[in-house]
Amino acid sequence: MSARMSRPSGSARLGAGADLIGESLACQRVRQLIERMAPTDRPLLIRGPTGAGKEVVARRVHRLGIQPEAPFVDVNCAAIPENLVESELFGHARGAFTGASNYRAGFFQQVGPGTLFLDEIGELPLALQPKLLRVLETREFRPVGSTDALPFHGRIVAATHRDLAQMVRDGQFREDLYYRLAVFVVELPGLDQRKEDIPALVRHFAGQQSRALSFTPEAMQRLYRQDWPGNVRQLRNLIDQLSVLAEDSRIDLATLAHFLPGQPEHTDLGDELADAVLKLPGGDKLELVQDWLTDRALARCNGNKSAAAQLLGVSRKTVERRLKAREAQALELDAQLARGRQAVETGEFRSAIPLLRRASELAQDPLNRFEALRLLGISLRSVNGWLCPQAQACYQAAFEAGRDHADPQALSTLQFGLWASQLMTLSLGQARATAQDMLQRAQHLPMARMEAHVAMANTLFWLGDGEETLACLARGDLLGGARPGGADMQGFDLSTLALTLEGLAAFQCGRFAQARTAMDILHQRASAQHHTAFNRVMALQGAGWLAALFEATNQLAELGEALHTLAHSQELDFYQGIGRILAGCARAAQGDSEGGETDIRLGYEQHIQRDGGVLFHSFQAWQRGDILLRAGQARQCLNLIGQAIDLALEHQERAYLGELLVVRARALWALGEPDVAEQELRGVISTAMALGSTPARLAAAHQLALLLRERGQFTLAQEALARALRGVEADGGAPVLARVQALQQALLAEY
Ligand SMILES: Nc1ncnc2c1ncn2[C@@H]1O[C@H](COP(=O)(O)OP(=O)(O)OP(=O)(O)O)[C@@H](O)[C@H]1O
Repeated sequence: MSARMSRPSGSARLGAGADLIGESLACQRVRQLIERMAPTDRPLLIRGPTGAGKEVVARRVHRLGIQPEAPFVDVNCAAIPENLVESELFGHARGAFTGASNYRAGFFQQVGPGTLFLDEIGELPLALQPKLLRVLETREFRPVGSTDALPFHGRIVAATHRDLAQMVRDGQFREDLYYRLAVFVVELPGLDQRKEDIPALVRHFAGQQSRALSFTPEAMQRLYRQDWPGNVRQLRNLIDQLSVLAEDSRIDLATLAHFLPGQPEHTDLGDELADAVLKLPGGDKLELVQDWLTDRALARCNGNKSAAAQLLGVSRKTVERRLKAREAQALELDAQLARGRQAVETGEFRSAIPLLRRASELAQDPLNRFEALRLLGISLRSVNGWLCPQAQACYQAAFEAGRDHADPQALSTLQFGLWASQLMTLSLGQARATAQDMLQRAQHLPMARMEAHVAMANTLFWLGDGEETLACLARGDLLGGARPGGADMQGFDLSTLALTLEGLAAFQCGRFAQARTAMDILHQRASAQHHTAFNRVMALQGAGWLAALFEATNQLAELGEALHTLAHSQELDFYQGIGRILAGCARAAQGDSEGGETDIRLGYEQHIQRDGGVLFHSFQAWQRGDILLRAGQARQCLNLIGQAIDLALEHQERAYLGELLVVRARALWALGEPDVAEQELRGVISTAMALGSTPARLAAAHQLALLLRERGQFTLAQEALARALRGVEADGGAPVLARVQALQQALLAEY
């Protein structure tokens, strides 16, 4: 059998359940996403290596879903012969093909309102993929040989261990189906990336055995060090074996050694030592080990060189030579570091680089290494730009070196730099992990706390979680523009950035009045004379983004120009780009579509995209797509938006995903595909609801109502608008809301 069907047997099994064992950050995130997604009917894609627990996740989604009592049907797409897949999935009519003597219900029918788990979705034959896409779009399917379409009431959860995005690029998986499936993705890393889950998993599996097993601390540590290519399944199999075959129920190292693959434990010591040394930061590991051994031997012999030499098995002369060489190295390190530091202070970054590079090679102790690498990172960044990979590597290495030793505020500031570059490349998973780490470290440091909350709120905004963005700002006491000038470790007033995020997130959540207040305060800050140039830049960009969302064209034109000019005079390339993008939006709104579109494109391509930056790509694509569409260039618009959606999904960036999807649907309509556009818009409405994005929901409903009106379906159009307005603040002056309200009035008058 290629599919299994199961129903939960009783209410005790239906609750939140502790089935997804593990407290690693990765597991916590998965659980959070599941809790959010489960009560919707949106499809979900689970990615992870074999045995990592994809099915466990799917079952949990089902259990926390709308219909936990309904069947859970588990279909392994790789296990069904290609010629049977269609009839297995959709069923077949009597006489549909030779041997089909009776009607047979397929999995899509059997599942009813339950969950259809399509495991190994990457193996679904290409020819069948459009049919699955159709079910997702229309929620209907047709059994083989039948003319009647049947409704699909269930929810699809797909899983794969393959890189579907790459398969799309290789033409092995359909792009449109990928888009449909990849809006919500659960990433489940292999066990080697979350070894902290091992003790809990071991206890869980051990507790399920007929004979209770326990593990000595050494045995548990051994499991921790083991590689697990078969992931959780391999760990589970091991515990099953131990329960049946081990003589003693208390498992120690010796027992374990018989059951673990690889080398026996006693030869591991040398390897382990070597592995530990090789993992250490720093240049010359051989030197490092010699120093350690020499110091340790001297310490054990109270500084007696002859005795230490004996302990080391070398001559006294060798020990003396070693000590001398070290002294010389220490002197050279001091000199290089001092010269490097001076060069940085006087802005001679190019000449600082070779000095600091040498210093970082020489430095063995963590604090000197931290300092040398930090200064080297600053120099490289100053010469080559923020996203220069070498500068990033230096910051990362400096952070590793200083992790337990350096001044916590200096570390936090360094981490903020790392986080900023992760954000600019939309490496949102990494950015969130960095922000999380910053939050944990910053508990008792007011400035670092502020940095950490701003970093986390900013990351959450781009992940598309407006509510959480606001909650995070509230936890950091950062709402309403609080604490102006409170922290400027980054060279600017962080409260301005916090206020910008508040405005943008409030707008996404439909709290338009709150967003407008944020815009007004930012506007005041942008015109205040006492601010430094960089603080004014930050305030101008914040007010500008919000003016763009509120479509306040005159204000936007002024802010965009002012930002462009100021950033240019300060050589702040990135913000110069933002100024040009904002000014371009205003220019297009004032009637110059072509000039506006060009400004936005060049602002993004020439200033933001340098060194791989992609932040704001979705915003600029949304605006340009809209302009192209208005100018009658629907085909170009569709291409542009397609690429942007691709990039957004690849990065899990959802801040303006709903807006992009609406523009795509409009383009399809303009290209003479109203039916597809209608389906897309309905899909966008539920996606926007799941994302909590009010403007996208309103914009999609507005377009849908226009489309239905064109077909004379007035009642349906009115219903769509009424549904979209449910629970939305009535005022606040958002144009997207005003358009929906105006159309509602017009429909009332017409019908
Ligand atoms: N987090 C977890 N908590 C408890 N059990 C788990 C967890 N993850 C995996 N397991 C167990 O490990 C085994 C493998 O899990 P599962 O079948 O879900 O993996 P999978 O990723 O779907 O694998 P494959 O890709 O090979 O189908 C199962 O016995 C499952 O119960």
